[in-house]
Amino acid sequence: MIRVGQGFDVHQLVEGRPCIIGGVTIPYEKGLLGHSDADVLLHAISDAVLGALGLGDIGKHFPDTDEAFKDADSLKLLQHVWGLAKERGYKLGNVDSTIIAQRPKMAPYIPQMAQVIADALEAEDLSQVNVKATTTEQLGFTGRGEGIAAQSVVCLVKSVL
Ligand SMILES: Nc1ccn([C@@H]2O[C@H](COP(=O)(O)O)[C@@H](O)[C@H]2O)c(=O)n1
Ligand SMILES: C[C@@]1(CO)OP(=O)(O)OP(=O)(O)OC[C@H]1O
Repeated sequence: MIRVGQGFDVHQLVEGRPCIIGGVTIPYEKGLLGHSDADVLLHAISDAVLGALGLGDIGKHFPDTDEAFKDADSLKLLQHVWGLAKERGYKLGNVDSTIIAQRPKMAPYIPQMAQVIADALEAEDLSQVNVKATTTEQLGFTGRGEGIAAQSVVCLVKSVL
């Protein structure tokens, strides 16, 4: 059986916050604002996995009104979500994601992000995880550097005998 899910997330860029994307802390003058560590990429992937499972979204599983998730490490949230997939007998088929940001430059950090995601989703091969980045050619809120968006598509597979 194959299940597909997609996720999309946005966080505002502000001064005085770390810039954590895909589990990697990127040196930058601004960081992402959120109730958790605001890791926009891991949130999009978490939502994609939950979508594939038909289990809602991360706001449902980790409400931003709950102090337990204040400054939460989004890698732990993704690991929890992956546990839900495993419990249901799914393995990762593949996951493809795009970070939408004018700055900072993501390319140097993408291999490290892919490894973090592959470990969290227990990929058998690194080729199952793809991370891309794009600017929006200075257009819109991402182009003005006001925020960063990420989107993700995941394919989960379960063998049925
Ligand atoms: N924040 C970003 C945005 C883009 N990249 C890389 O640059 C390439 C060109 O981006 P365009 O938006 O002009 O198509 C793209 O292929 C990305 O690899 C990046 O590293 N960081
Ligand atoms: C992760 C949670 C929970 O700490 O908070 P945020 O960091 O604000 O992230 P968001 O993408 O708005 O969605 C889910 C939230 O409930």
